[in-house]
Amino acid sequence: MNKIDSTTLYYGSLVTPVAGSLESYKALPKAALCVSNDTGIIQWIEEDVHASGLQDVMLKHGILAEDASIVELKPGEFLLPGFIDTHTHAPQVPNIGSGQEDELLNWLAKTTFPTEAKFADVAFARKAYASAVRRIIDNGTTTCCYYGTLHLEGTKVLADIVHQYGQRGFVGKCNMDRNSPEYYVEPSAKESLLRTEELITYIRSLPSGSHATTPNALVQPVLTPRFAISCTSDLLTSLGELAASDPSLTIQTHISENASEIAFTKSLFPPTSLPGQTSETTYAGVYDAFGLLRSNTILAHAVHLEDSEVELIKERNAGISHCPTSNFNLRSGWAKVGVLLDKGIKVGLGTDVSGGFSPSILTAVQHASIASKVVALSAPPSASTHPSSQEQTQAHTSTSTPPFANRQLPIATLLYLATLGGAEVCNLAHRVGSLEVGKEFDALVASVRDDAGNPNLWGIDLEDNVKGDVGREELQGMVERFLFCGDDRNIRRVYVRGKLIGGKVWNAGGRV
Ligand SMILES: Nc1nc2[nH]cnc2c(=O)[nH]1
Ligand SMILES: [Zn+2]
Repeated sequence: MNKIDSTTLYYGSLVTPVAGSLESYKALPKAALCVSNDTGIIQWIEEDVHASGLQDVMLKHGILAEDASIVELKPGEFLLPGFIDTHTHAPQVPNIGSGQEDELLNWLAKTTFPTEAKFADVAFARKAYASAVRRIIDNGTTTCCYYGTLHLEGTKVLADIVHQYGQRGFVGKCNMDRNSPEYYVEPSAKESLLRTEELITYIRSLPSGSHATTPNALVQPVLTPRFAISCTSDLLTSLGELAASDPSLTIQTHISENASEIAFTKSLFPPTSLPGQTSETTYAGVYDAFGLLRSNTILAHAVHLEDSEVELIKERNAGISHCPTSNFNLRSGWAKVGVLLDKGIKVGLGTDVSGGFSPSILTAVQHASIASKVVALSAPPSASTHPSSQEQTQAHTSTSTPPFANRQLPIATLLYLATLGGAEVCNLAHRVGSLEVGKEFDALVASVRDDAGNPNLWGIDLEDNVKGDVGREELQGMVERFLFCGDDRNIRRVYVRGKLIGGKVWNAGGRV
């Protein structure tokens, strides 16, 4: 009989956020984690396993050595959940690093729209998307929320590539029927809707892949009204009707990114123009009036939210994609992530390429830390005079957790935002976002060493602690250096649902 490995066993250091705990994460220097090759689901995890006891642990779980492949992590390597990018624009990858002097609306007109228009050419789209998605995967992103362009065929190609490469993701075609250049605008709300419906049908008919026992599709469609400015009321009305007819359909859009954008939005949608709206318009109120603000809506930016919008977003249980690289780069401002977390609003990270100049969630982590330090530095001397902070203090009196408003984000919170927080925003936290029994194995093997095994992170190269066995604190030290100084050179393996789909090892044909 042919030998069929039914499980893969990973043995080494493991770090993972834990649901409900933003202040600490699990760091296990000697863990064994078992994944079913059939389903890609984590079967069991054992802590404190010494190499000499590995066989016994396997036997305890009824696994014979000959039925399992064993991936033993090397010194300096550790497992962590895959990164979740809750907001990026695949057709803007060719623009990374250009148009860096403009604010949002000028940057869209001068830099973004001309490039996106090129995706009318399907051959160009195929080439650009193949390179973009490969790069995003190799940076450790296992789930990605993609904006395509307004083109149906080009966006189908994007979905094909994400599907073919085995990444988990949401793919949407931009809806934009006004306030866009004549060379890059949809002819009518009706056309925009028809193309959107066609894309949804197309993505839902992509084959579900080799995991017949885990049939939920890795690639899903997402409704993508670009932002309120680019959509007529007719278009938002029909998108809202489509969303109402399909509660499972995820929605993504931009909100409250830039001061001029907000003013323009309010001028386009006076209260009298909004169904059921009597009070003064807010940006979130516009989406809500059209039925586009709900528990599977992903709102990118949320830099300048009014208090009433924060309440509305919480009420609707929509999620926020925090995109700090883009927010600094386009001079938009900085989101008050701590206030959102204190409210219990779902928050993840987004690269927002090419408003953001990096496709790596690690860069977003670094800038999320800096954004929170800017918030802390600009907080009033007595944070308790800040109304939302006062509220938060009350909200937190029942636990020992201090409020996040006005304080810099801890390392554990940054790791959370990059992984489990993103999964919550995408409503995927029951499947991915942390390394837990019963979840699908979307994971990375990160390393503080290069291909030749030499330490390659600042500081680590001077230390002597990544030779072999590491303790919990050393592991946490490696994680912090990785989050702040790491990049794609430190991403060895990228797994989605148990399958190796990228990273240094994958690119070397599994040989390194
Ligand atoms: N950052 C960003 N904001 C937007 N608002 C509308 N379109 C865009 C875009 O492409 N990038
Ligand atoms: Zn964006």
